[in-house]
Amino acid sequence: MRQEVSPRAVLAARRQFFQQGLHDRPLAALLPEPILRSWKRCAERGLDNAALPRLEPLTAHELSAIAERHERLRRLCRPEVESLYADAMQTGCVVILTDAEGMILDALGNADFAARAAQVALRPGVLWGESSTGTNAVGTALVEGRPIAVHGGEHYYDPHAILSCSAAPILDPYGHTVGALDMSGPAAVDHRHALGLVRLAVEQIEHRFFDEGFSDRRVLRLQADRALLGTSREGVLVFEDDRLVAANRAGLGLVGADWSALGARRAGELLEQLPGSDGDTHALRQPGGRTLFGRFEGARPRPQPAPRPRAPREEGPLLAAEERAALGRAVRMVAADVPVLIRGETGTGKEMAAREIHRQSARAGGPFVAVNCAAIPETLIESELFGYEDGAFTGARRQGRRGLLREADGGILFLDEIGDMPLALQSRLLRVLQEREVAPLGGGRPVKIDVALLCATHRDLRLLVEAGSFRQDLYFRIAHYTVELPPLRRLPDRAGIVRALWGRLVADERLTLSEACEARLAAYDWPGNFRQLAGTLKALAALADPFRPVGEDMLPPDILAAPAASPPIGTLDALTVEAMRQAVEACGGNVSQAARRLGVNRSTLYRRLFHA
Ligand SMILES: Nc1ncnc2c1ncn2[C@@H]1O[C@H](COP(=O)(O)OP(=O)(O)OP(=O)(O)O)[C@@H](O)[C@H]1O
Repeated sequence: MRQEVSPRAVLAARRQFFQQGLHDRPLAALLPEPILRSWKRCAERGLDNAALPRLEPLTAHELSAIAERHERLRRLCRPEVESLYADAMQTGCVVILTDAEGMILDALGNADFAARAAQVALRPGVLWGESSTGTNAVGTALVEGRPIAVHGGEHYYDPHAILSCSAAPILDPYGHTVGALDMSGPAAVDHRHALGLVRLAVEQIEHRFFDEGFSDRRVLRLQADRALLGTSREGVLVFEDDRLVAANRAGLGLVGADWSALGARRAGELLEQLPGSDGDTHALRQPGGRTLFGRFEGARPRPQPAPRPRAPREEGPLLAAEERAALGRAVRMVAADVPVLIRGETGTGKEMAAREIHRQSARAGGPFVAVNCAAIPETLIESELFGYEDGAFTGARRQGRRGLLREADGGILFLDEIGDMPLALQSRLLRVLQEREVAPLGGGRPVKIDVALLCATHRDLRLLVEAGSFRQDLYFRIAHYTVELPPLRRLPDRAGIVRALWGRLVADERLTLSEACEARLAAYDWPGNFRQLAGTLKALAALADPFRPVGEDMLPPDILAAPAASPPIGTLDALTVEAMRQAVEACGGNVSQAARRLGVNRSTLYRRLFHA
């Protein structure tokens, strides 16, 4: 809840901050924390609150180029912008949609106020980022990464004191900020509800992001209140290969996670109980006796190919020559009935490599059964693997279960995260490997099986053996031949990998990466390896526009923060655009200054940057 601040307190705060240069303690009592933080940032940038903010509105042509570039965002936000517009007409406000930099794309609302707002340049084509326009709801919400209201004199620049604004950043399903929604009105009028309305609208917009582009993944809809399931208040979690790859804030909140869980956490780690795949709503018991309601939207067939699909996509992992040779040897091991261990950090493609070995082996016609030993609760893993007889234990299905070991008969059993297998089960597995037969729980007759074993781990099994948590005899049994998958950061030709993966993941060949962006991606050290790279490329593709290569500005901050590689040797044209970008960055976003430094005129700079 925002602390209520009287105009008198704000005036006192302004006097202390701007006239007496007091930037700290006494002010905290007069102003909300985020406003004070923002004032300090602006003062540090050398913005002069008493001057007029420096404005560089876009020309009509530049504006239409940038609006076109954000066509998808504008389309997705349209229903909310229109419904807020109805409200704004009555309350004397305007509704504003900006891009992630704070550039106003649309401003709709009450004509009287719109005319006054235009006097302080609250109109399309003007940048309301905090670094150029001082403390304001749009710019400060984008910097702080959360909804914020800025009333009257809380604005940094004196002329903006006529405004009262409420804004919230819009995040896409990958946690990237793609824009901001704002409602602004005259400071003299009480707009207490505006922030709530904006917040709600952004929730609806962010929920709509899941309507497109996820049909080939498992989408879980969740709510603590069953009646809210199916509404924009529901949480959404998207899984690919059982791993969380996209979400909305409500979904992350319900499972106590944050954006860092994307690409890192599995369904079983986030929820104690998961709904079945029948599409029905299930009550899910969670730790502490809490109940959530959830349903899986089953994976639907892939949508129709994009307008101009590329040539048929390659299957299987992208591999350096050394790993390709190692996989070839692994195929021979499988033929000779020797188990293979695949080692590598998370996301290096261990499961993909296992599937490739299966595809190349003589067992390709048989099943490939993957079991993640870390994801199945310890109490279930035994029955999952070995199966059980009719009525073997309370709650068992009446007709018993064959178990995954028998399901893999004639093919390959892939035990992922084998280092997480409980000790007692390691002994049973060892017996199966020695005797080549499996006895279901409940004392059934042992059944002969013909299964080739592939195991994978990100751990050092020898250390686990030393620590006593992994059986030495099992280790020797499964680790005769080990394939080491190196982390992405150690692979040669990372730019080539980035390009190849983009080519595979992005069907629409009009979408391309700029050379500078590609170089940044190649220079980053990718702690989540291929999985993280693939996730980032998909996110970039979702934000990309046809005919304009994806620029560095669209990269997530952690990638931008990493030291860049030596500049790519590219075409003269690409280098020119890159130099322009760097100049604008060096001038703190001031395009005129950058243009002067480069010796070109401002409109050239805009044209080249927006059409690059
Ligand atoms: N060599 C590769 N070439 C292309 N894509 C890859 C490659 N390796 C992994 N990927 C991509 O990364 C994702 C994760 O791969 P995979 O599940 O095989 O990794 P993993 O090492 O088994 O991960 P974990 O240790 O977390 O289980 C895959 O869905 C695939 O999109």
